[in-house]
Amino acid sequence: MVKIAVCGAAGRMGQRIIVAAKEAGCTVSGALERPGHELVGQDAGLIAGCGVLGVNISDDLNAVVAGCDVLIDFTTPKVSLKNLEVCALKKKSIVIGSTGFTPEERALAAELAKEIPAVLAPNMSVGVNVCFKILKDVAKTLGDDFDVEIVELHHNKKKDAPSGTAVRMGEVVAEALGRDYNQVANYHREGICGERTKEEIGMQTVRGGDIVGEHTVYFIGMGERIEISHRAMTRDMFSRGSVRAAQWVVGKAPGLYDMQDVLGLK
Ligand SMILES: NC(=O)C1=CN([C@@H]2O[C@H](COP(=O)(O)OP(=O)(O)OC[C@H]3O[C@@H](n4cnc5c(N)ncnc54)[C@H](OP(=O)(O)O)[C@@H]3O)[C@@H](O)[C@H]2O)C=CC1
Ligand SMILES: O=C(O)C1=N[C@H](C(=O)O)C[C@H](O)C1
Repeated sequence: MVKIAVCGAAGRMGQRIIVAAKEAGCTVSGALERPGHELVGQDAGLIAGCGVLGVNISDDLNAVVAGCDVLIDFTTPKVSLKNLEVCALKKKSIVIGSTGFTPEERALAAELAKEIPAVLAPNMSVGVNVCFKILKDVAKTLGDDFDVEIVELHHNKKKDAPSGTAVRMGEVVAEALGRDYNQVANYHREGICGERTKEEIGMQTVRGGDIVGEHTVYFIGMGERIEISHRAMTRDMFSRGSVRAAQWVVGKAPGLYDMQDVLGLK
């Protein structure tokens, strides 16, 4: 039975991952929070709302990693890179769901993952990963005649923007159209900003209340448009996806994988 440790265990995702790991019959071997967190020492299952687990939330990264087969980490890019470094040293697998990585940070993650099998994915739901696949086909089929705009909506506690999922959607579309996402993404329009260019991909962010996560990619032509939308109603398909990734990644060859690999969508 795979031994899973969870980093960010008291967070919105961390709590749901503990529940999902338990429901999947995995052993939760450890739960991590940052040093000084008020819930360090508390039972991770009680905090997650699934009853006593017998595993207390710890702030000892080295000890928790040593005791697991795979670390599931939903925190921030900086914390995830540190976790990846420690997992690489101890030859443990890792599943990272954190978003907001810079291109440089992603390159560093790929470098560290030469030592161990690692999954890094901005969205662990089956639905969004199927959307990535569909988007590639739609963009290729429509070509340059349709303007592409991406809108994402999330809760008011989200720290990064645009969402990792929206960025990946932009990258998928840009690649399918033979464009460089970093050159064509337009995050801001204000004032006399000029006409839209043919190449740009508009990226718009909405934040409010308790929205779990919604993404729409608009392909806008003359007299018609296609909208490809995904709406998350709960966090549970993200957490179940991360546990599925953890079960999949243990024993794989070293390297950086994504959810398309886990779900066999490549
Ligand atoms: N890939 C996917 O499918 C999904 C990805 N996400 C991403 O996951 C990340 C977390 O989201 P969410 O759960 O909502 O955020 P939360 O802020 O609710 O949870 C993050 C948790 O990590 C803790 N943390 C911070 N630093 C450390 C550290 N050094 N060691 C251990 N724990 C630490 C935080 O503590 P404190 O609050 O004290 O800082 C917090 O409890 C985000 O980047 C989000 O975008 C979210 C949903 C799905
Ligand atoms: O922070 C969140 O909540 C979410 N973040 C991910 C992202 O940035 O894409 C995935 C999901 O939409 C929820």
